[in-house]
Amino acid sequence: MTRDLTIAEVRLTPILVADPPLLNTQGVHQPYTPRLIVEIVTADGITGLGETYGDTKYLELARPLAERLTGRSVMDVNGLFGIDLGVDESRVQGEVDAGGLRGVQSADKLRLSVLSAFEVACLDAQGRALGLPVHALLGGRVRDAVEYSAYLFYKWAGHPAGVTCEEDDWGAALDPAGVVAQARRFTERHGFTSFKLKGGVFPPDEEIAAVRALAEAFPGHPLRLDPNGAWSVGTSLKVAKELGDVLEYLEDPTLGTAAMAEVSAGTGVPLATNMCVTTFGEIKEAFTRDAVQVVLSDHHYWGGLRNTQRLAAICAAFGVGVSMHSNTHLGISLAAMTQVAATVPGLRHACDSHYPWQSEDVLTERPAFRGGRVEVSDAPGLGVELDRDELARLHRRWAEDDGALRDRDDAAAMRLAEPGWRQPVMPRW
Ligand SMILES: O=C([O-])C(=O)C[C@H](O)[C@@H](O)C(=O)[O-]
Ligand SMILES: [Mg+2]
Repeated sequence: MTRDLTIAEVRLTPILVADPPLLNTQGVHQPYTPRLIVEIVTADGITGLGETYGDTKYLELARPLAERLTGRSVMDVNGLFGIDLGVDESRVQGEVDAGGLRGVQSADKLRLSVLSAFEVACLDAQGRALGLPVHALLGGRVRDAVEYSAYLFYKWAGHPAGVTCEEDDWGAALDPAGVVAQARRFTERHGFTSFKLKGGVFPPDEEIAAVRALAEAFPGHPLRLDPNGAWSVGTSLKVAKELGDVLEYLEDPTLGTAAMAEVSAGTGVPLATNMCVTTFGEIKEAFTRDAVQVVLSDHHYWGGLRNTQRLAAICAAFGVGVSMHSNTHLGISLAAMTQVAATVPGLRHACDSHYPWQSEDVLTERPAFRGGRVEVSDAPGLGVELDRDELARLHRRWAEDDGALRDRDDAAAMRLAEPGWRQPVMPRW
């Protein structure tokens, strides 16, 4: 049967999804975080799904792009990446992503962060049309399931009093005992066996104690600590020395390739990053200086699933490990992450995913973690279906918001609890 894979319609739906009060070095998560759901509909009625950041700067680029796609083919993914979105470099000059959690902002990274959702939607549509899973379109899977790590956060029991939010049942985690209790809940609920603690929240000694407590509670399990660049080189080396016997890797202890290279030269603990290598242009210097031993890819800002494979191939050529970064995302992205991770040979570190923190989704069925793994679906496309009622409900929340939550701002969310809070000057410790 021949199919008409011409794009007939592109639907963009910005939504706000509930997020618990997770702490990081910049502040705390807002009670609701913006995401953008992309639907690409072909002439013969197939719909492909994609998901990316929903903040205004992404929406402003996604909207005109969506209008330009009608009449093109979902097969023309290379052509998609040739479209000039007209991102003005001066608009992003000197900016950092998500208040400093995902490295530098650049015009190209902004462009790729939008295109990635459209690429995923095209691949999903292709797969549905051909009756093939996305991983088959990417060359086929080399594993049946993808391992994820439990993403532990220091956390308040609830958002500040008076703030509209959804309740969560994770409780508070503000000291080593709380972190261990949270890790136990992750294993009970999802079977995770490797653990990452988001650090940079409390002075390093307190975070060292939390990782030590995890090591005692889960002897021999892979552990990671990620302060998002909050430490000086000296502090990073001190932490590496104190935790060297239990860490799988230390993630972005300090900011910038030069400082990471200095830390790397002074410790045997592998360094991972989703901050100093976030674009292809940053690879050469970091690898030449041996600044990082593991790159955490993220298909959202690296520009999709095919770019993720390219990054993995470059890392392999340089003997650098690869794994995956995550921030707040829904099941469409988890399915996309799982499909591409299934195709990457030599993936030796469990991938990050925030998904267990998300109580809401726009899918009829949530992808499940079993034994800390997500099974690789062989269903056509991404193997997920949209729940239109939920999509409409979460969009209504976005439409009714006065604008306060439409752009993620962890420092602003923190000021609701601590009015004097300012984005910390780095290094914080
Ligand atoms: O470095 C990381 O792993 C992240 O930036 C992940 C997330 O952005 C996380 O820190 C968050 O959302 O608070
Ligand atoms: Mg990180």
